[in-house]
Amino acid sequence: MRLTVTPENLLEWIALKINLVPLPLLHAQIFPIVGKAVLEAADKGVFEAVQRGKQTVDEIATDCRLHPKALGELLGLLTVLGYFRYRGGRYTLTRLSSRWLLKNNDESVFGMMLFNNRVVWPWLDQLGNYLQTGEGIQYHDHLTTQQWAYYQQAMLAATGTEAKEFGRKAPVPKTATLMLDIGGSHGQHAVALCRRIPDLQAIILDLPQAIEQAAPLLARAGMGDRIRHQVGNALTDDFGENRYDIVLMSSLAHHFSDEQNREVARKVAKALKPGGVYIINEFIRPEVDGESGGVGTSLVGSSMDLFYGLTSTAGNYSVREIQSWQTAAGLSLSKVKTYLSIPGRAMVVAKK
Ligand SMILES: C[S@@+](CC[C@H](N)C(=O)[O-])C[C@H]1O[C@@H](n2cnc3c(N)ncnc32)[C@H](O)[C@@H]1O
Repeated sequence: MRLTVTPENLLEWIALKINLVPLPLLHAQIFPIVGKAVLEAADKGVFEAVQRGKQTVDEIATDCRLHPKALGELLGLLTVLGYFRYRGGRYTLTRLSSRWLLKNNDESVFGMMLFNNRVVWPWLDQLGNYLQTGEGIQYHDHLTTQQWAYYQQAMLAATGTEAKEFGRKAPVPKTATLMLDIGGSHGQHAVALCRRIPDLQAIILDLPQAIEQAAPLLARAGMGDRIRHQVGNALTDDFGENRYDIVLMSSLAHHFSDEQNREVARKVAKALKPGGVYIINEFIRPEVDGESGGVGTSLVGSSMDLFYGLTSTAGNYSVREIQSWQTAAGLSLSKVKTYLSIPGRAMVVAKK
């Protein structure tokens, strides 16, 4: 998937075609304000206010305690972006905003908006330093308790759509009884599989600060003791021997170096039962030669690569790199399953 510039008339089409439009201004001047506008609108409760029936600029401004002129500018931009419909001085939500940005919708990414606005945005200032030093932020070492809460809520929000597709598509043994989810946080991938496989139970391994915040999020799924958290560290813990039918590591490989991922794969191979599967669920970095293992040379994969580099020093990996950890651990390669709802992301599966 790519972001493209769509001309609105023939003259604009020609101007774009002959490279008359300074596109870098679009990327560097327009995109940042677009991103920040969406984040602030969610954070300031603008979408919720409109849903509660506040529809004029003045009503919304009073409800959200914002300046009417500034809010008018924000609403103007968000209307162009398709988040609001404007008619007769009144704003209403569109399908886009009501599905994805209201706090209490199943699939809402609202939690991600708060984390990105309150925690991640200031990190972007450090990109220049990262480019010079190659040293990422390593945020897991520095988050405050409040930031851990935003982080875990964001991970839950980011998984709303993915977990459903994961639950349907993950190629796992039908008779599986025990799953380990490494860095599993809110546990929604395990919840989806447990709903599909009646005898499956799951252990969600994560850092203590994460579990403190994620435990109430998992509890909401009502899975009782079929899914339980276990405090641990994937880099230092042993996962045992011949225990699990399924081991999942979702969105954690990008925080680890190649060497660390090899070591995790080795421990996972030991911990799997024969016939068990190891699923590495990740944004995929397209290879420089364009080879992407069928996942597509996505804007998402390459921008997340830079983002994870900045935030964790490591970054995304290609399908080929991920599979090399699995084969080096003695596992045999199985499927690469992509997502319809999340471009640039895949489950890279290997079997014992
Ligand atoms: C980006 S989140 C992904 C959460 C979830 N697996 C998902 O796909 O939505 C990474 C998770 O890994 C956890 N984590 C980071 N380092 C870890 C480590 N060394 N051992 C275990 N968990 C770790 C974090 O606390 C966080 O919950």
